Amino acid sequence: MNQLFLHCRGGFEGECAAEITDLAAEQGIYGYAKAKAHTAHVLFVADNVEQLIANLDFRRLIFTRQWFVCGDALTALPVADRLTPIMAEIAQLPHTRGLVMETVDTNEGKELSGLAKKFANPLQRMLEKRQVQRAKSTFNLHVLFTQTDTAYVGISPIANSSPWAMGIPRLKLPKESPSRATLKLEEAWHQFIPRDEWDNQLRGSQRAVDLGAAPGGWTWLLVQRGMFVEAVDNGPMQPALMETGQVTHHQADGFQFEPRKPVDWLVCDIVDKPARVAAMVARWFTEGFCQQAIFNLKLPMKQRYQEVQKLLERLEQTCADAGRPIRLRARQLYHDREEITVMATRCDGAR
Ligand SMILES: C[S@@+](CC[C@H](N)C(=O)[O-])C[C@H]1O[C@@H](n2cnc3c(N)ncnc32)[C@H](O)[C@@H]1O
Repeated sequence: MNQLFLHCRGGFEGECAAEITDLAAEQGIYGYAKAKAHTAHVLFVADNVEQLIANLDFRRLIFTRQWFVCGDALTALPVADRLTPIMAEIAQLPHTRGLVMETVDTNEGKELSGLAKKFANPLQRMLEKRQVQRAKSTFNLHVLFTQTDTAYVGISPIANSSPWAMGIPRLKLPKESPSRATLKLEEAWHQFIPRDEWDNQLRGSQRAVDLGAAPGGWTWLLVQRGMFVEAVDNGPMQPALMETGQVTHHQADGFQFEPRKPVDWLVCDIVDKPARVAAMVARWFTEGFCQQAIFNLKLPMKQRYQEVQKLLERLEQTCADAGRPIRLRARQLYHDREEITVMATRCDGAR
């Protein structure tokens, strides 16, 4: 296997390619990326991609949603029997645990998802028959169709990849939620906070400030966790949400707002210049206003990858220089369009 298959948002193949090329070089792995615009994936070709996927922490990738190592695509698969050549390829791979059926996140990919679903059952039965799966294996098997007769077959380390096919968590919008934006914060939690830490990190009795809160999708989710929220926005909040008694609405400018007492969480969904949002978040940490934050950074039109790097480095440095170091995680979520979502956590643990 000599290539890494990386899923990304369509239109962000350049960023995904630049990022993996940089991070691989950091590990002393020099390869090249094959990226075609609006294909929602990138192939990174290098001799030692297996070493790369084992050693590069998946959580460091911002523009990659999911990855696996593979060989060249299997092409001209016979429509009447795709299984035989795919099983021949699988026979060359180490034993795996789960089967992940994928397509790419494009309109063409959506059309292929029916085929991928239909193919999953016979493939699973054949995997069982050939006894190539092991409950203790640390790898998942990926089979990804890019066309009806073309597929990539590969593996990902379970502990160092996304737990979701194509890196997309399947979330359902609760009907009580005031806005679809709820899904974005929920996805951020899934991406950044291990599920078994939710009860500790997202617990009732915590206090949060939500900047740019209206109509209240994010505030609603925080309230669902039992938190008390100060919602800052000149726009109106959903009345039912206000009736919970857990929300205080401040009609004020989010960039000027300061909490009276430090809070556990700052969340911010204001669409503004990314440098302005990052500077505001830096102030919240250097002033000790919050323990953790989740916020969006709108991506500029050009040099998106470089700009993101610069902003995140500056934010980290500003906090470190002030003696209030933070740890950052950033990702372009499935629910993000021209933006990324960032989680910042104080490292000193002090209040
Ligand atoms: C994308 S919407 C937020 C949606 C919200 N997170 C939700 O879940 O329903 C952005 C919001 O930011 C607000 N906004 C824009 N600039 C702001 C500012 N300077 N201070 C406070 N709110 C601001 C807008 O009024 C708008 O309601």
